[in-house]
Amino acid sequence: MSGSWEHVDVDDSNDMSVDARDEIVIGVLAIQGSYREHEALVRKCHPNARAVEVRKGSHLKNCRGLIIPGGESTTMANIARRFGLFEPLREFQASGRCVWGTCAGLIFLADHIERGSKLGGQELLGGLDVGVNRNFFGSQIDSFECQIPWTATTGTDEPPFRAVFIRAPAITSAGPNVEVLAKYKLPESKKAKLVGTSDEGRDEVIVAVKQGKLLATSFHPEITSDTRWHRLFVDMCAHETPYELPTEDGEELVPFCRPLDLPVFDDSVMAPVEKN
Ligand SMILES: NC(=O)CC[C@H](N)C(=O)O
Repeated sequence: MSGSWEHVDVDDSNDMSVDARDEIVIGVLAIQGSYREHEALVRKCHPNARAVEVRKGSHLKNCRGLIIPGGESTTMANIARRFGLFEPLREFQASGRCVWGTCAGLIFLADHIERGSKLGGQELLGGLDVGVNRNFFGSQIDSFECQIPWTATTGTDEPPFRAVFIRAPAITSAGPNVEVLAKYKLPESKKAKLVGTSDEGRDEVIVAVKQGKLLATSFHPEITSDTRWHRLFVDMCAHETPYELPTEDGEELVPFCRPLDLPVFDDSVMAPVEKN
């Protein structure tokens, strides 16, 4: 491992200064995976943004948007089923709130898995008109990072962003209403591995998309110090009105979450591995 740490400093003195009406409450599905890192970045990316951890349907109550983190999509689906979360998550999505899936979260949001689905299938939230290849980039040891041009928003010359791929999926097909925000050009070594598969001949894959209120990325912006993806999502959510659960389940519960000020790498996460 190499790289330097950048500590995310949080100034507690103005914790109460944001009027509750101006708060942009972002739920982070907190049952598995890198949810704490997302919480820290939500807090860092926008002065009015606050993250709450979502483990029950009632925790969605005042959220304007929801982040589904990276982790392991079948595990996440199993826990979500046991916690009775699928129905409230579907209601949340159907209410027109914004949802962002990163990595396993992207798989969870996809309408179908084209390759790599768990034997017997795995439950998906769906909604995003894409097909994904679940472990397109290989296993854990094939994880890597690279620079990708920033095209998600237009404007002045934006620097590229650092994309960290950890046992990552790729989007291998996308419907007509899906806006492609980032693509990854495949190196020759990867193209060679695709020979004989249905992906043979591919030069690139899609790694970030937007479809209406849905955002999805194959990589992990939450472990970098670049807040642009979080800012993009919070800006999407800012225009939404707070969500109210359609039925009252007796709980007045929006958990206060004090996100850990996690250190994030500001440079290179992984040194190039010397292969013999
Ligand atoms: N970093 C990740 O979220 C990996 C996702 C993993 N490929 C899965 O199927 O769940």
